[in-house]
Amino acid sequence: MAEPLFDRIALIGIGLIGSSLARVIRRERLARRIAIATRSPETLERARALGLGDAYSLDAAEAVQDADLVIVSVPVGASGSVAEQIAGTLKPGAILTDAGSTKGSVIRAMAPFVPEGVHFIPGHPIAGTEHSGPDAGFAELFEQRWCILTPLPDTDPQALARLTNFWERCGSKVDIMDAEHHDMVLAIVSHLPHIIAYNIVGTADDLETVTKSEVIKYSASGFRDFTRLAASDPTMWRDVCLHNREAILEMLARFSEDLSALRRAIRWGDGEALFALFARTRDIRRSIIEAGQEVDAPDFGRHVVAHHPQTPQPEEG
Ligand SMILES: NC(=O)C1=CN([C@@H]2O[C@H](COP(=O)(O)OP(=O)(O)OC[C@H]3O[C@@H](n4cnc5c(N)ncnc54)[C@H](O)[C@@H]3O)[C@@H](O)[C@H]2O)C=CC1
Ligand SMILES: O=C(O)C(=O)Cc1ccc(O)cc1
Repeated sequence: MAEPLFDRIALIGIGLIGSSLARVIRRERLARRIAIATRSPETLERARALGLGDAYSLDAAEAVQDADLVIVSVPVGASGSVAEQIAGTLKPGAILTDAGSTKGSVIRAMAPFVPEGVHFIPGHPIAGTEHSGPDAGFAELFEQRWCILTPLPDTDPQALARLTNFWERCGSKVDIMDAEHHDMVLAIVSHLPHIIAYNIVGTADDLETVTKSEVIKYSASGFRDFTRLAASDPTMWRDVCLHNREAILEMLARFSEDLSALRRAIRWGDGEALFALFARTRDIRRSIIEAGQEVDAPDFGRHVVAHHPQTPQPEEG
C-alpha cells in the first residue's frame, strides 16, 4: 500500500468540497490524520456524526497546528478572515491551498497573512454540484475533473509537485495557469452560466402571464437545466459575483452585445444568421464530447440520496 502523502491534513470548511475531500482522503489514505474546522457548531457536529475526520474544532487556528497540508474550502468572501485566523499557527513548511471559485481575490485576501516558510498555492477543483453542506459531498466528486492551480511567481516547485500529486490521487487532472487568466476563463464557462440561470429563473418567477404552476408543470424542457444551476448556494454565488467582478462584468458586456445581435436577427426574421449561430454552437458541444468531457447534467443529487437516505441537511453558515 502507498505511503500517505501527508501526515496531517487540515480541512477548513466542511461543506460540499471540504467533505468530498475528507471522503477521498480517507478512501485513498492520503493522510494519517484529518483535522476539521468550520464556523458553525451544527455543521461541525454533522461532520463528526458522518465520521469525516479524526479531530474537530470550531477554531481554525487549532485545526491547522501540525498540519502539513491545509485546504480552505469556504465561500471566497471568507477566505481572508480564515487566513488571518490561521496565520499564527500554520506550521513552517506546510502547504496552504484553497478551493475557491475565484483566484485573484483569494490571493489578494489571503497572501498578506501567509507567514514566511508556508507554501501558499491557490487552487480550484472544477467539480461541483448545486448541493452544499457536509452531507452533499462524495469521494468521487473530483474523478476525471480538472483542478486548476494558480501558483504565485515565487512558488516552490517541490511544493507545487506535491500538491499536484495530491489532486491526481483524488482522481483529478491538474492544469496550471495564472490567477488573472483563471478568472477570465471561469467567468465565461462557469460564473456567467450561473448568473444567466439565476436571472432566467427569476424572470420566469416574476411573469404575470404565465403561472407558477405552469412553470413547474412544463419545466421538463430547457428551463429545468437552468433551475438546477439556479438552486446553487446563494452565499457562495453572491461571493463569486462580488469577488470576480471585473471579469464577470467584461463577459456580461460581451454576452449582452451578442444577445442584442440575436434579438435583431429574430426581429428581422434573419433565419440565415440564426442558423449560422446555432450550427456553430452545436459544433462546440460536439467538440466537448469528442474531448471526452462529460456533458450531460450529472445527476449528483443521487449521491446525496444514496449516501444518506434520511438525513436532513443542516443549515449552513
Ligand atoms: N459548490 C461547488 O460546486 C464548488 C464550490 N467551489 C468553491 O469551494 C468553496 C466551498 O464551497 P462549498 O463546499 O460548495 O460550500 P458549502 O456551502 O457546501 O460549504 C462551505 C463551508 O464553509 C464553512 N464556512 C463558511 N464561512 C466560514 C468561515 N468564515 N470560517 C470557517 N468556515 C466557514 C461553512 O460552515 C461550510 O462548512 C467555495 O469557495 C466555492 O466557491 C469550488 C468548486 C465547486
Ligand atoms: O453544478 C455545476 O454544474 C457546476 O458548475 C459546479 C461548479 C460550481 C462552481 C465551481 O467553481 C466549479 C464547479
